[in-house]
Amino acid sequence: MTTNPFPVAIVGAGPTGVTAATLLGQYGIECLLLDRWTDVYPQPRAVHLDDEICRILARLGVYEDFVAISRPANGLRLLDSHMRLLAEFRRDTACSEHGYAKANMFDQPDLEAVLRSNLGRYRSVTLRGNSEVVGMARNGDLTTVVFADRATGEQHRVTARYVLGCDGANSVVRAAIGSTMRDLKFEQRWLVVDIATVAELNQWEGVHQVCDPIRAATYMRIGATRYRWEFRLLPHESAADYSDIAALQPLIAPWTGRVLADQLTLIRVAEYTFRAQLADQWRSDNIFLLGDAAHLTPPFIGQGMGAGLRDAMNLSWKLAGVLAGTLPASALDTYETERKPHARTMILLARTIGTAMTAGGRPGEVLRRAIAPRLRHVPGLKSKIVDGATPALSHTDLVLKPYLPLQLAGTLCPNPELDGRRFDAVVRGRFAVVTAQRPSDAQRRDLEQRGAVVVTAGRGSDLDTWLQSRRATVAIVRPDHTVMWAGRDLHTLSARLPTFVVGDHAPTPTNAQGRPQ
Ligand SMILES: O=C(O)CCc1cccc(O)c1
Repeated sequence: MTTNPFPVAIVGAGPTGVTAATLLGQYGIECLLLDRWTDVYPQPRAVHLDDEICRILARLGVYEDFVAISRPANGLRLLDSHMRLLAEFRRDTACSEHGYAKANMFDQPDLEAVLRSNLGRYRSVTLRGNSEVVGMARNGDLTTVVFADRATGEQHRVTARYVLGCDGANSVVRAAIGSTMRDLKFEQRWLVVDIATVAELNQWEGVHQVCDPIRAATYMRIGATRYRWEFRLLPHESAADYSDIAALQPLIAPWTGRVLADQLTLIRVAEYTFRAQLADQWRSDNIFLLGDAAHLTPPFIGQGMGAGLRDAMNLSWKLAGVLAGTLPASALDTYETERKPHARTMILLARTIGTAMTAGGRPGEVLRRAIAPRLRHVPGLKSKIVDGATPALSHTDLVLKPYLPLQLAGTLCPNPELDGRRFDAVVRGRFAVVTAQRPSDAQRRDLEQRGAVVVTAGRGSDLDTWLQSRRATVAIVRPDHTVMWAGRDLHTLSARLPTFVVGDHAPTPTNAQGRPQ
């Protein structure tokens, strides 16, 4: 290791840490990524990412690889204990306003392998496996990170200006900054089962949630020959009771039907305690928490891994801008203010679905039958469950919301095709000025000198329709695709646009799909 101090040290090379490292690498920021294992963690875990997260994968340059290992899904069905349909929430499997299928199923180790292999393209990122962080100390503006080489036992020290704790639910970084997890009051023991088979199960191709106060269950196809089930465990049960296909047969039979047991291969069976938790503090000085270190969600809406990638996307451009001296240090204050309420909303939504699936005993069944078909009219559930969209970010210095209802600031800009390339591939990690007004040459020059890409929203185009939907004609879109401000004139826009020029290190050019060329 030659660089000391590193601008950024990242603890944990799971999906969140690798995403942060890749995004920083695209801006040419040097970072050290430490992980306690040498390879990707082989156990299957997350299985779902939405279309908003596909935009992040495209930005990383791995979307085509993701397509090869994933499978679009039709959405979410709620079933009763007799497998009768209570409610169905369909997802667009072709192309949403973000440019991708709305629900995508996959096996986490496959995705992590893709992310790791892509990371090798960024020379400013050093990945050091077998390195377990054992301590951290503040040292003026720097942080000293102490880690042990797990092969030799030898201890090493590195210093870094910023440290990102992406080290999961049992985060050492979280403990080091004195942050604690706040319980959002959901805890259930579930059995998680992964099975491979070449036999066709002929089920609806989406997520099946069985609402049953005794034996709630989830089923989904996650690959050509891979299936995931989750079953709530009874108080006296453990994973040891379900260690082979024969023992699992009574649970999986509603989906496997006539498929013979010897056609099913058990990949793993494990017990998980599903929890809802949020760290009380996501930052201390120049140390930040991301991913499961900052939040834990029950999996009922498939938003666990995506939350970590959203954290990485939110923080990395701000960090790159501050390190390059083009953004004020206060930009970093917006990370927790923006991400924490968003993460909380998604966790509470997952908790609501989990509770709806399991609560109320047998009388609850009657209630569910009455309520489920009307769920789409419950305001809190509408966005993610019905429309498949996530909430707007809160007001900060980088999300400027006037006191008006229905506004674009804080929401994601759509990602339409512009002359054969997607919006994100044109903008490539910079600020965008989306305008239905024609800027003068001098205005355009000024905006571009400040690092922005000017995108014209031609009359009747997707971007024009989007602006008009909130009575706007111009918008500032941040490098993480979030609208910073939207309004009606370019002069006001210009006064609000931050200068964002990160060295010569603009993200790698990408093709139409957002893949680096
Ligand atoms: O909202 C959707 O379309 C899928 C939600 C989902 C994904 C993965 C697991 C799960 O329990 C729900």
